[in-house]
Amino acid sequence: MNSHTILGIMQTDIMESLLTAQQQRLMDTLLDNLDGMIYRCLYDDSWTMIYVSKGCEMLTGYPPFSLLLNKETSYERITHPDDREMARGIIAEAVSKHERFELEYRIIRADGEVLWVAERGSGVFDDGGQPVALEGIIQDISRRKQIEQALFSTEQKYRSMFDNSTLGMFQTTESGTYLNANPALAKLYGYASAAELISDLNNISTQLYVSENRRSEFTEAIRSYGRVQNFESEVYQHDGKAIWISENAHAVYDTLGNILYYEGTVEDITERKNHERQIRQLAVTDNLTGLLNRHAFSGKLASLIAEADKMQRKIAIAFIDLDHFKLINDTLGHRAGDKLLEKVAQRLIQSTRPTDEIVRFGGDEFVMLYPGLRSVDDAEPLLARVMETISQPIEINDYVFNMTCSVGVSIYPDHAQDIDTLLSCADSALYSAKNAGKNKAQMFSGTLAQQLGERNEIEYGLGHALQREELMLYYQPKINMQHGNISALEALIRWQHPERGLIPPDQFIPVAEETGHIFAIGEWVLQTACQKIKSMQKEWGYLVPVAVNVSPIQFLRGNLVETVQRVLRQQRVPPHLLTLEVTENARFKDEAMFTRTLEQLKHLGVCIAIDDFGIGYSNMAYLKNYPIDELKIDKAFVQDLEQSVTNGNILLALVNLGKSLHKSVTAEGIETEYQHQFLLHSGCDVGQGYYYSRPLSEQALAEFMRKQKPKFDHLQRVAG
Ligand SMILES: Nc1nc2c(ncn2[C@@H]2O[C@H](COP(=O)(O)OP(=O)(O)OP(=O)(O)O)[C@@H](O)[C@H]2O)c(=O)[nH]1
Repeated sequence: MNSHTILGIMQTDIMESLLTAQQQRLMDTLLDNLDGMIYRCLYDDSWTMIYVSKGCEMLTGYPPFSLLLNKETSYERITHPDDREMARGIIAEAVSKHERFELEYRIIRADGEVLWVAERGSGVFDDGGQPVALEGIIQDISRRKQIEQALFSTEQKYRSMFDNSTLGMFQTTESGTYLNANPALAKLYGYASAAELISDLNNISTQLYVSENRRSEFTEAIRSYGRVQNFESEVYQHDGKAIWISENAHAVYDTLGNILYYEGTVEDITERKNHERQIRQLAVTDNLTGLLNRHAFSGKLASLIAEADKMQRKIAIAFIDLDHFKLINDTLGHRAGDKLLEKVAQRLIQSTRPTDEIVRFGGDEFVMLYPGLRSVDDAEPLLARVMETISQPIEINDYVFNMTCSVGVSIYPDHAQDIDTLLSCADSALYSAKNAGKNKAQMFSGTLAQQLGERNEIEYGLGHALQREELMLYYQPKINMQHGNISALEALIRWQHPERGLIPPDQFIPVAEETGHIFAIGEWVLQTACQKIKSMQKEWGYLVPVAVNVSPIQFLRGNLVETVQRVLRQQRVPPHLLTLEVTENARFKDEAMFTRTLEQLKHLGVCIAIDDFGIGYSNMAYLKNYPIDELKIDKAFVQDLEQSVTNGNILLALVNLGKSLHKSVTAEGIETEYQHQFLLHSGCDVGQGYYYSRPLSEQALAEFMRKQKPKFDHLQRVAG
């Protein structure tokens, strides 16, 4: 039985008289054990109590008797002064309508404590319908009030944070409408107020996100992981302008685990995104020319490939490298070089179709991407145009340059399907164009690939050749033509390749020169040749001079002088027993460096021979000035001697020239008795060729020594 029922009973006067003593006791027990105070009071100014339950004391601090008939105090006085009017007003209104009343107010307990109470009750009316009394129950609600107060202040606190936050905050339904938004979010999305945002933005998926699927990605992520973090999206503001935002959000669930709503924060990251875009842009732009740089290459080609696949078209990848560009830098300086590169870039832009892409790959290298080709032949006019464009005179600092370029071309999808291979095919073709004399465009081909494959194999093998002891020296005697003695040996390098067999130097030395392996190989040759001098001295009792070939690259870039000095010292070989054979071509370009190096070598005491004399440099004036000991006439003049009178004349002239300059003259490639006799009678000092001996391996040389017991010139030379 609840208190309402009890009140109902109380309101019925008749019932009172009908109550048996037993029922009365039961009633008292119930009333006295109820939380709060059951009362009946007169409807007067003091709320004069005519009945109060025992709960009176607990609630007010006054025992029931002190309140009954206002003996010590009245309920009007117990009611908090500030709430009296309000309480009386609510009760009066309900009573006037014969309705139940319910109200909350404060009382002042006997000990002075202020207590919140809730009162429910109704009026008691006389037969004329006039209110004579009130009946009801008053209960302590201070605990509930405290909780409410705490909740309220918490709510206030969070509401304040929500309203004043500079971060946008929201609650949205799963389906994409706003339940709540704070002013910062409204501002961020360009609305005058949160209310306007909530009413206007009712389909987040289509109205907010720029990308069609972004909202479903958002909801999917929350469903999978319970939250999204730093979820970056491009969104439309109210006026249609796009901005970038970052969202952190999670789902709020009910007790059954159903999603109630999403809530989260939004940050405007447009500035950061713009910044990032600028940085990205800078990262793919070449500073000097404003063209795309090599970092942009793969991305560009990838998107052109996707397009080409759709349209069933081909792409030409043209790798362009200016010819002799270094000369501009070296002669006019880097600034002028830069200007030239800028002009070339402008020319390239002018010469391309809007669909073409130009990338400055680095230095003086550019890559053109020509999409939309129907056949490989379509590339030809484009390449011709680009070469023509570059070859137009370029004026810089009052100088006019006639630049040329070499171009290597690969075609997608004919030569390769992937970006790296396409590029390396174009690069290989470029390499071949350069090697073939520059100023040409070379299309990649299978044959080219094979040649390059072989070259790469050589390059790869060269990396290990020294450690694996695959290099060896052969020795070819040089014969003193007057006495027939051996005057020296020329050391000739060979490579015993594990799969390809014996490889002659012309097949791998150019690769070694390009790759820089030449420096290690060159030093090894020097070391081995000097060891040979020592071992021949030990085994045969002779000091035999040995000549080694020195690459022009060693001459121009290496520390040749230091190396030679070190090797001679290490091997304890007298310098005059070592001859360095330098090809005539080694004199190219850096004349001053060449002269300096020759002089330093000469200063060490080694002999210098000019190899392949007669076929290289046309101005022979240098012979006068350089510290050269020996001229080696190229075998081209010796080989056809029997048939060619001209060759004979040239040979005589070359020998005479050498003799008149007091150089030792050696003729190479002597193969016949006739050639030997001719040169002997022309006054040539030394002969070399198959007529005397082929180049000999270590073993063959030992055998040669054992069987032929040749004589040596050395004693004269040493003594002399
Ligand atoms: N001025 C200038 N020079 C550069 C720049 N980047 C690289 N280089 C130089 O460009 C030259 C390019 O080298 P190469 O292509 O081997 O020189 P090259 O003389 O054109 O040689 P070939 O291509 O064989 O004809 C090097 O000397 C680099 O130092 C640049 O931004 N400005």
